[in-house]
Amino acid sequence: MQKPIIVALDHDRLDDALATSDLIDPALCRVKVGKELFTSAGPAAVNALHQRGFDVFLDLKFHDIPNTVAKAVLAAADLGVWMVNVHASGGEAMMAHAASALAQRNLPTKLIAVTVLTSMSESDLKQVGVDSGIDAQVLRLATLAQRAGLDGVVCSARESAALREALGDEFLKVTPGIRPSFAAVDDQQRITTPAEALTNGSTHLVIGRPITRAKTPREALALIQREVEGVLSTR
Ligand SMILES: O=c1ccn([C@@H]2O[C@H](COP(=O)(O)O)[C@@H](O)[C@H]2O)c(=O)[nH]1
Repeated sequence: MQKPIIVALDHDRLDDALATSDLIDPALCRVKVGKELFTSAGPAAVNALHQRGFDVFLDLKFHDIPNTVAKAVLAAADLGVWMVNVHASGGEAMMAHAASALAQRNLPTKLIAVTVLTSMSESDLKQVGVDSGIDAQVLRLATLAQRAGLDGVVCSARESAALREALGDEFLKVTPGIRPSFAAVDDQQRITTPAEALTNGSTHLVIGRPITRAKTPREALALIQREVEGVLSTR
């Protein structure tokens, strides 16, 4: 597996995002542009990161009717992004429509679906009417996403082993909620360390504040890379 680390460039100014990106080697890591940066800087953020040689995960978590989501996914793919996502709770028809829109135009952009946000606990999920528990809900939504023809899901690394068992190694498990031992938990609920995530079968680790809010982001990234390489070298 190559380049499992995706650095979340969660900044509201393009200058700050590019300053963080200057600490990252595009040969070793990918980057994520989310709602904060895309709302403030738009496609210019994606273009600037492409010019610097990065694969970009555009994390806008589309959730709407099938036609609207498919068109938004196509617009993202036309920006040349490596990966884009939707919310699996939008349903199988919505996900399948988006996947087939990409396939019809032979676009290489990977399409994945968010299962249950890593900031949610069992009781948060109950509050929104899901009583089956996180593990069952993640598996249910990931199974739907695979049936709809998506490349993988966003889940917490606590669920990666069960998804690997049920849906295979090739189905992507893109996992935020990664907290190295030196980092604060913040608003995340279902966390693991980078090493635990890889051991559980995560294919990609999304990491933001442990790097962007670190006193020395370069050192934080280097520590994470060392931890990741420690696991990968045993494979
Ligand atoms: O379930 C999800 C889906 C997306 N995210 C995004 O990942 C990063 C995590 O950032 P940290 O600073 O490392 O917590 C952030 O951009 C979220 O929007 C997620 O955390 N959980």
